[in-house]
Amino acid sequence: MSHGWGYGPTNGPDTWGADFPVANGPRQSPINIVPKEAQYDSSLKALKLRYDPSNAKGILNNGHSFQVDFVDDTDSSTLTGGPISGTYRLKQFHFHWGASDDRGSEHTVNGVKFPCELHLVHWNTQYPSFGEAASQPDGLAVVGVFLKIGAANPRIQKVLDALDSIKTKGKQTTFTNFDAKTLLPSSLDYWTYDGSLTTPPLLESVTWIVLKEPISVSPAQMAKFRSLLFTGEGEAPCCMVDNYRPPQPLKGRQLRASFK
Ligand SMILES: O=C(O)Cc1ccc(OCc2ccccc2)cc1
Ligand SMILES: [Zn+2]
Repeated sequence: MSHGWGYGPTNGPDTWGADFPVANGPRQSPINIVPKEAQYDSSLKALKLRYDPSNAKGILNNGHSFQVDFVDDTDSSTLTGGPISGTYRLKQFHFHWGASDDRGSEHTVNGVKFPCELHLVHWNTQYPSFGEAASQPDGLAVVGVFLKIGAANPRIQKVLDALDSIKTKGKQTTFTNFDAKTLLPSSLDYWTYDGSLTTPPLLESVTWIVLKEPISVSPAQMAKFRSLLFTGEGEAPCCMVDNYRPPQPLKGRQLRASFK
């Protein structure tokens, strides 16, 4: 029986290319961001994020991370502006984190890893659904936000308080009335480049928008992330930590900055 992909020694990122050859493609994510090599582009627009809290639907442990899912059958929670054209709908957000505070983010800055990284996943309404969009070169736009150790962040606490109900793979519970905009830092300055999903199927369909300013998270809050399990109920427990893909080759891609 072929084991599914994961982040362990036998099914981690270095093994994904066997089942997903695009893992070695020309526009893989994440990348190491070198600010000095980013090209400031004055034509880049400001990000416009309009999220309706009533679109929040549920929270799920998917065995790789946990995600908060949104109702996406109307244009009530959207991303517009920034490097994209048209309207992209918020589908879900999720995180990647480490076993300790010295690692966990997927993107790095000058080789520096953050303890955690938030991804807000949006799909291009030019296509009929998320699944369709995910296979198109301009199908998805993911806003990445770094979390750095500091004061406890009250804005992520509601999410963390729900984790006790989804400790094991496959567990989900309702999660309503949540404004994802409260997760964003005060500055929406960003870097942007063409990339991919950072988990299988690693589709090269993502316009990445990585915010320069991190948000804070406390050590106690990081411990909550680490209380989740990769494994299902009744299986030998394996802590959900180090669920990040390391940076991938830039392969000549341009990194642009919305700020000087
Ligand atoms: O990690 C990221 O942010 C990239 C990413 C974004 C969305 C995502 O959705 C899962 C998925 C997407 C397409 C097909 C099947 C599954 C999977 C990864
Ligand atoms: Zn992600």
